[in-house]
Amino acid sequence: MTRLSVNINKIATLRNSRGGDNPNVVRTALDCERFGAQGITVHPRPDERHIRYQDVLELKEVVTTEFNIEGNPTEKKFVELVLKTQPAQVTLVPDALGAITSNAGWDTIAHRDRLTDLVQTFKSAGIRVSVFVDPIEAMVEGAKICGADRVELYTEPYAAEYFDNREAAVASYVRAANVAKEVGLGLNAGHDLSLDNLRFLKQQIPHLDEVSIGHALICDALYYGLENTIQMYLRELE
Ligand SMILES: CC(=O)[C@@H](O)[C@H](O)COP(=O)(O)O
Ligand SMILES: NCC(=O)COP(=O)(O)O
Repeated sequence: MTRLSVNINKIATLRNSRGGDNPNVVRTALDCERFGAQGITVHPRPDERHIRYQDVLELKEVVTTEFNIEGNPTEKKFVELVLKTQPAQVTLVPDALGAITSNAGWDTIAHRDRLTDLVQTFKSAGIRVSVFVDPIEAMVEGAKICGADRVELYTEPYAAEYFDNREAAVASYVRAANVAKEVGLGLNAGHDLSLDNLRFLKQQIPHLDEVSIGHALICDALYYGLENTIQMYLRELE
């Protein structure tokens, strides 16, 4: 079974655009769960341009499905937030300051010592650790050496190439996913997944544990409504 975790960053972006509390991120998270989402993902960034650190603490009080916090662990504030919140899963992402969104996975070989320390810090607090990587076999193996429980494959390049040649687009992901399975890592995927490209990814990598989807899903909800949209994404994962 592949779980759908809805990333609600974009709900916070909309809320922040007017400075009030509409839409309310806690209510949206609860609605996503009610409509069938099996997890809630947030990705707080140091500038708090969408999800705020306070949102994360409030969400933890109410989310009953898997709570996944993504972010850059080189920020001390992020590490403190995750340890305080105690989510089911933390996903370590090497976000560059000033980037519009995440744009690369970790070099798990070059950053082995730092990642090993961080993984240990979170795991000893009982938090599952996933490491965001590009679909490169050595990076998956490197995540295993760092002690990670899972990897999350960065799917933006897959999504970008999907319409030109979906077989070529998915090939490196299938190889990386097979390595994850061989070395005993759980497998997540995310970034720019959509109703267009999700089913094919799932068909090619049936042992995917989880996908986290935000941008496209929230855009689709404008047209189809949140409840319908979540059902549509769940059907792609059957
Ligand atoms: C790690 C990842 O791919 C997502 O968390 C994505 O970066 C969403 O973050 P933004 O909503 O800030 O674009
Ligand atoms: N980890 C990926 C994620 O949470 C959502 O990414 P996107 O669907 O907003 O591109």
